[in-house]
Amino acid sequence: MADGGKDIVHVAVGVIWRGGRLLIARRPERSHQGGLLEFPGGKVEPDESVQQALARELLEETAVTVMPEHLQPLIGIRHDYGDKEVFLDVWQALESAGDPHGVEGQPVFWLTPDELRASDFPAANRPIISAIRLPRQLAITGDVAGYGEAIDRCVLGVERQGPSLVMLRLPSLSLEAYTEVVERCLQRLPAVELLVHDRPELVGEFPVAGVHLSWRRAAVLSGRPVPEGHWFGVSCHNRDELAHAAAIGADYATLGPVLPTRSHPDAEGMGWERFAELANHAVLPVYALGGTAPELLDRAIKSGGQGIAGISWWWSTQSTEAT
Ligand SMILES: Nc1nc2c([nH]c(=O)n2[C@@H]2O[C@H](COP(=O)(O)OP(=O)(O)OP(=O)(O)O)[C@@H](O)[C@H]2O)c(=O)[nH]1
Repeated sequence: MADGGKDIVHVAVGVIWRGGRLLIARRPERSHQGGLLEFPGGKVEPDESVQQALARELLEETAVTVMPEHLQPLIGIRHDYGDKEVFLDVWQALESAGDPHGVEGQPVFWLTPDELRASDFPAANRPIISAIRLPRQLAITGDVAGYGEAIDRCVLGVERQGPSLVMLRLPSLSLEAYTEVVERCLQRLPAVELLVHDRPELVGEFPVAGVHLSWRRAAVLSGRPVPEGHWFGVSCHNRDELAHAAAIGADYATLGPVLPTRSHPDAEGMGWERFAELANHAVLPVYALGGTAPELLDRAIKSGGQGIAGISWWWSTQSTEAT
């Protein structure tokens, strides 16, 4: 995730978890973006890795100790403030030690992900907050013969694989059948965040978590189709599409195909190297799509992705009663 651009300040940023809360500090009034909240961190010195820099900054600023080898990449964000261009290299720690306090006198406290408000942080932090709240796996529904099968398979897939975010992508269903699936899945899967696909108007009608748009639908937009507080995702395939998705306020994108898929075994994927290049330049969380599976989650994360999106690993092919 490191960046070598000569005018860009490389900043190591830490998302430190304890008991479902995150360590937050308030930036000193007279510093850059002063008075706003931040995830603790600071500049990477020329002779250190980003993990070493983060461990050093956390100790210097908050008296918290993290082991560099326990850090996991979360997201990398380039942002131009006009007076300063930064590359925020964000890593998370599930384990840390020490009793945090503001060594430099700054207030330090813990907040849950739901308590983070983008407007309290510098502008570059918005996608970091999305990356914190979004899960590592985005489950997408596969082909179905009817709405009954869609409901059964969703319930079964959630029971077996436990995804917490599910995209109801069912282009073969009529609007009536589709809304039946939405209603029934909301009832039967209360702990799952559901995304409707290509039907943003349903977000106002049902308590779903948000909408995911195909590239075709997103391409013609100039802003978000749903209010903040609902997820808005876009299917992307290249750098320009990722840039457009970010520009219209998307919270995340899928990017693919990374590898050949079951449905298109002959179509070549872009491969992990290209995925990493594009994901690391994007300014929003990016899921790897196409040929992915839970065994590849680590690979996706190490490549700068939010995680994996896909069908085959959760969409069960067994024991469903099609209607
Ligand atoms: N640590 C931290 N910096 C952030 C965040 N978001 C964000 O835009 N930044 C920006 O990244 C840069 C980090 O610089 P810093 O001032 O914390 O680093 P440092 O401790 O090495 O700075 P100094 O040597 O200027 O005192 C600042 O321009 C700051 O505005 C964030 O969440 N955490």
